Amino acid sequence: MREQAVIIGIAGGSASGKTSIAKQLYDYFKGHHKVKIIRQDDYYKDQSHLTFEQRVKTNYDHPLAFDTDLLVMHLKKLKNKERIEKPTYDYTLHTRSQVTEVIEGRDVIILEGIFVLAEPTVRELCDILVYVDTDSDIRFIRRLRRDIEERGRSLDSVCQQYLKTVRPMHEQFIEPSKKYAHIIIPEGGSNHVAVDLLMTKIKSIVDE
Ligand SMILES: Nc1ncnc2c1ncn2[C@@H]1O[C@H](COP(=O)(O)OP(=O)(O)O)[C@@H](O)[C@H]1O
Ligand SMILES: Nc1ccn([C@@H]2O[C@H](COP(=O)(O)O)[C@@H](O)[C@H]2O)c(=O)n1
Repeated sequence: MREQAVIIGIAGGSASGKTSIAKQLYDYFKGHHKVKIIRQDDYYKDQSHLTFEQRVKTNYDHPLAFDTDLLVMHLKKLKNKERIEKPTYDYTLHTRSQVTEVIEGRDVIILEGIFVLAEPTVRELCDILVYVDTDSDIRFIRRLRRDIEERGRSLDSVCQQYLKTVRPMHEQFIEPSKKYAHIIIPEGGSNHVAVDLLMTKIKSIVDE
């Protein structure tokens, strides 16, 4: 039995396909009960003390929007296979949900989020670093559809947010973090060869 968990960090721009890749890996291994996905987005700072109008104005693509201290504390525990009580996030309300999720120690933790490679304290805790590299026009189209269908947004709000914060922050923080990746996956979840390679690596860890 492994003493420490292996943490696989999956970064990349918004709507690049991080969640899709993480889910494919999780689905493949879910029978083992040894793998768990952690979303960095669940560690956005709690904003319940602000009004909805104030929350909308937050720059969600800046490192300061996240409670990275809490994420690092939880990752250290997960590394030692200790249980954590993870916050969960509500994109429609722009704040933490009331519910938390208890996560027991696992052999493999898949951590996905835009700042996983850009945040040094998070990056250093990951054993395998992956960057999902999808063109920005494709990411924008995917995000537009997803945010309207799943995150309660309007066409105008998605476009405004993209131009005001998502695109400039991507250029300032996310894209430059690609240099820290061990593996770069073009096009995300539809890159079956890359996903298969990651599965093989995880399988070798789970079967140890
Ligand atoms: N290869 C793909 N082709 C078409 N749509 C995709 C593809 N990969 C992801 N999507 C869709 O794009 C949106 C963003 O993908 P997701 O995996 O959640 O990205 P991320 O986690 O990087 O934000 C989702 O609605 C998802 O269903
Ligand atoms: N209240 C929020 C919180 C986050 N976002 C956006 O989510 C993006 C990160 O999630 P992905 O699944 O797309 O990687 C990030 O770009 C934030 O702009 C938001 O819109 N509202």
